[in-house]
Amino acid sequence: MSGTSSTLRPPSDAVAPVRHPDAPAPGELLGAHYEHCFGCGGGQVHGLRLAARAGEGVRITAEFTVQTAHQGAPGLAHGGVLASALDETLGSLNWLLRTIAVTGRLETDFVRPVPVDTVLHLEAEVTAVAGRKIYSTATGRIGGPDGPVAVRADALFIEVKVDHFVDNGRQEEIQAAMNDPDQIRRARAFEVNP
Ligand SMILES: CCCCCCCCCCCCCCCC(=O)SCCNC(=O)CCNC(=O)[C@H](O)C(C)(C)COP(=O)(O)OP(=O)(O)OC[C@H]1O[C@@H](n2cnc3c(N)ncnc32)[C@H](O)[C@@H]1OP(=O)(O)O
Repeated sequence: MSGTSSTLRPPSDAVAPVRHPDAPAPGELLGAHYEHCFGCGGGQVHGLRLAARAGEGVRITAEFTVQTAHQGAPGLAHGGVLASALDETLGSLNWLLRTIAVTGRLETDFVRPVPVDTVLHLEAEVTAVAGRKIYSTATGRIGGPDGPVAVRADALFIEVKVDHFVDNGRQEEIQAAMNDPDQIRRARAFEVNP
């Protein structure tokens, strides 16, 4: 059984998403948005190290290889880890809109078990935007980019300002991020460039 709750259905005044003119070109790897991000950063030993690539329009593809540290049942990926991979892929879409946004709601269907060492082939797209609300959907396939669907998700991301992180994050990490000129320049550029 699967389905999407009414809160993830775009309202009648929603519009089609518009790829930002400065979005990375189709085929370009996005790189990590934060070195210590569990989803995409290289600084987390047991992180997902998910690699996302810009697609056409407001679409993204990504790959994540399930490691031993990601098990729930013996030899199988933990569902929460798979949800994280979907969340990270969906979050990467906001790069194409040049919008800073956080997950408000994530609804996940687990369709097939995903063994350790499996490469999960993810694809995601933004389906609609309504004010600060960004609606998106993702699938994860196994056995190849055209293989059977193992997981899928629908999500609602909410646009935020950089202050969301500054005001709420632990001071130690916020200070380190603020001291990284690249990090802060990139984040602020998203705010001033419509
Ligand atoms: C120096 C630092 C550099 C930083 C560099 C940045 C790096 C860029 C990092 C990105 C990182 C991504 C990583 C992967 C994605 C994550 O995992 S993000 C982490 C997980 N998510 C969170 O922690 C978010 C926690 N939640 C919140 O902070 C707040 O609830 C939110 C989401 C900001 C919304 O609060 P708010 O701004 O007060 O907005 P609010 O008025 O409540 O809601 C706005 C609208 O959204 C709707 N809405 C809000 N929540 C929901 C919900 N759960 N369900 C349905 N509708 C909702 C409301 O109904 C409202 O709708 P309208 O009335 O406008 O129609």
